[in-house]
Amino acid sequence: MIKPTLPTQWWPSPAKLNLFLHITGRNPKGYHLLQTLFQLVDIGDELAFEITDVGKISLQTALSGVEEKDNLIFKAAQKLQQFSGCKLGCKIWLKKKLPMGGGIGGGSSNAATTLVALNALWNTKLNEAELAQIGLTLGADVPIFIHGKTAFAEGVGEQITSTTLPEKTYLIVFPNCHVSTAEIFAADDLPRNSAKIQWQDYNFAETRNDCQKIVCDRYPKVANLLRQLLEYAPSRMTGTGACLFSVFDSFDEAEQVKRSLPEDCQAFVAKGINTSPLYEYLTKVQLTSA
Ligand SMILES: C[C@](O)(CO)[C@H](O)COP(=O)(O)OP(=O)(O)OC[C@H]1O[C@@H](n2ccc(N)nc2=O)[C@H](O)[C@@H]1O
Ligand SMILES: Nc1ncnc2c1ncn2[C@@H]1O[C@H](COP(=O)(O)OP(=O)(O)OP(=O)(O)O)[C@@H](O)[C@H]1O
Repeated sequence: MIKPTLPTQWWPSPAKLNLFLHITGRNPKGYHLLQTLFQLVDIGDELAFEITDVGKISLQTALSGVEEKDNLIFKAAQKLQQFSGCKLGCKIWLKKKLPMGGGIGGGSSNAATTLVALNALWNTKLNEAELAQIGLTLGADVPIFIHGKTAFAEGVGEQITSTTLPEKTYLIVFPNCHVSTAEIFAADDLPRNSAKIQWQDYNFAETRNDCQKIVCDRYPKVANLLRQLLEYAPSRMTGTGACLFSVFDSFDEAEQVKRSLPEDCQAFVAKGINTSPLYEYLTKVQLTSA
C-alpha cells in the first residue's frame, strides 16, 4: 500500500490573547466597539498548501463539526481567489492544536495564515491593507493576525496600533467548555460603556475584560478555574472565553501551576511574542524561491 505523503512546509498560525477587553459602545450595525490589547503567543496551529493549476480549493484535513464550506480556511482561500481573479487552486492541510471557540483566535489566525500564504504562493501581490480588508469580512480578529504584531486595537478590532511588550510567560487554560461569542455579545447585562483609555496609560492591573463577569456567572467551570488561577498569579479571561490566562515571569513557575490544574482542562505554557512567526516563515519562503 502506498502511504499518502504529508507536506513538509508548514506555515505557522499563532494564537492571541486579549490582555484586556473594554467595550466602549456599539456601531450602527450593532457590533460592539472595543478597546483591546492583542498579545501574540508562540503556540498555534500549522497549515500546509499545495498549489494546483485547476481552480479548485480543497481541504485535506477535516475539522470536527465544521463543514468545508464554513471552514474559515476554505472561505479565506475562496475570497482571495475571487478578489484577485487568480485561476490557480490549492490543497490545504491543517495541524490543529488550539482549542476551538476558546477566545484565542484559532479560526481567525487560520484565515489570516491562509491569506498571507496563498498571496505569496499564488503570487497575487495584494498588500497588507487589502488582505486585512478581505480578512475583516471573515472575522474581527483576522486583521490583527495579518498585521502580525502585538498591538492595541479599536473599532471592532481593525484600527490597529502596534506596540512592544515584555515577552512574559503565559499559562493558557481551556476549561473544556465552549462559550459562544454571539451569546455573550447578545447578553442584556453586558457592560457596554467603558470609558476610552489612552494607549500610553495602559496598565494590566487597571484594565479588565468586560465579558468576564457574564461568562463566569453563566459558566461555573470558568469561574472556578479563574478563582484557582488568581491564587497564583494575575489572571484573566481572553476574548469572550472560555480560555483564561495567567501571567508569569518564568516558564518554570507557569509549568508548576499547570501541573496543579484539574485533569479535564487543556493547558499550554506559551511565551508572549511581539512579531508573528508567520512573517519570519514568509521571509524564509521568499528567500528560498528568489
Ligand atoms: C471577542 C473577540 O475575539 C475579541 O478579539 C472578537 O471581538 C470576536 O470577533 P469575531 O471573531 O468577529 O466574532 P464572531 O464569533 O464572528 O461574532 C459572533 C457574533 O458576535 C457579535 N459581535 C462580534 C464582534 C463584535 N465586535 N461585536 C459583536 O457584536 C456579532 O453578533 C457576531 O455575529
Ligand atoms: N479553521 C477553523 N478553526 C477553528 N474554528 C473554525 C475554523 N473554521 C471555522 N471555525 C468555526 O469558528 C468557531 C470559532 O473558532 P475560533 O477557534 O476562532 O474561536 P475563538 O478562539 O473563540 O475566536 P475569537 O477569539 O476570534 O472569538 C469554531 O467554533 C468553529 O465553528
